[in-house]
Amino acid sequence: MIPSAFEYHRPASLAEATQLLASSEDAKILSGGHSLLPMMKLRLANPSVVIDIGRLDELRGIQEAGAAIIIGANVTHYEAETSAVLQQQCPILSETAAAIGDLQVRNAGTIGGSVAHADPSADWPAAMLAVNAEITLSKAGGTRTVSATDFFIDLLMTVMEEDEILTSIRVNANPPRTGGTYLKVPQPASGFALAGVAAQVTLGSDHTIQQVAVGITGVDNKAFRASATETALQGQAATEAAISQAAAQATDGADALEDIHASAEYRLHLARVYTKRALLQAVERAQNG
Ligand SMILES: Cc1cc2nc3c(=O)[nH]c(=O)nc-3n(C[C@H](O)[C@H](O)[C@H](O)COP(=O)(O)OP(=O)(O)OC[C@H]3O[C@@H](n4cnc5c(N)ncnc54)[C@H](O)[C@@H]3O)c2cc1C
Repeated sequence: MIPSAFEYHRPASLAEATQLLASSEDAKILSGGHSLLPMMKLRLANPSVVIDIGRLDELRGIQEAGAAIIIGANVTHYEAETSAVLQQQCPILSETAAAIGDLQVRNAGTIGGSVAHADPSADWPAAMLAVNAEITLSKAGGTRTVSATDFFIDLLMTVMEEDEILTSIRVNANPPRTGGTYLKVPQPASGFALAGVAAQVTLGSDHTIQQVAVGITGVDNKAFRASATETALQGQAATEAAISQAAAQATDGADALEDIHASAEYRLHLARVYTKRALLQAVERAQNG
């Protein structure tokens, strides 16, 4: 199908983009276009103004900043997958990027576009939760930072206001004895997650779990943290028995999606099984980290 008619703008700077967004009615930001354009073609989105930020260099690049890493919104999935900084300092993010769609999707789609879009089956939101990412939003005359835990609200809904642009994502470099992994069961045609689990663990020298975060996607209307699992493991010895028991609580409180690809019950089951597998793998990596 062909999208409805729209005005197309390609601003030369972030400042120009935020000004345009503030002064336009019913505008949409375009970055990689791999979610927005299909939605426009299906007439599920009908913006009258499209603001293309995809070529803004100021939103590109992955920079180290002390113990943190700043990832520009326009970083493609492929750039994140192959980034030496992420592979060395926060490898769960490269691993998540590698799990997205196919090479064509990874070459065009961006981390900022995926996080802003908040598809309930997208991979990045789970990883953002597992690494406690901080998301920077800019608008004409202001910038704010929101933690990933507060960012995702509901199906395709975030705390972003209509006049805000996601500009960067800040994560911490892994401290010593930290390991993480992202595991998913993909829907075979699209690659989107039927269930995807990102787990990040930091161990103490006595093999207890000092920090743990688990993000789950594909199951509920939005990616969520497996809070009961995290609480059960905090300060505990990282044994298979403890992990197995805690993973059984991974979907507590989840309101599971049901569609032609998977029943709610199957999604919940996958999430619990993959939480256990992801935590075991994260602990193994933390031991060697
Ligand atoms: C065939 C196919 C398979 C796919 N498989 C997967 C998969 O396995 N896993 C997965 O996670 N995803 C998958 N995707 C989605 C893909 O990762 C998209 O690229 C991504 O979700 C959106 O990123 P984008 O840069 O293309 O955003 P766009 O399509 O340009 O924008 C998406 C939405 O976010 C808004 N937006 C974009 N950038 C910003 C910004 N910086 N600030 C504010 N708002 C913004 C837009 O207005 C729009 O509403 C697939 C897509 C396709 C077409």
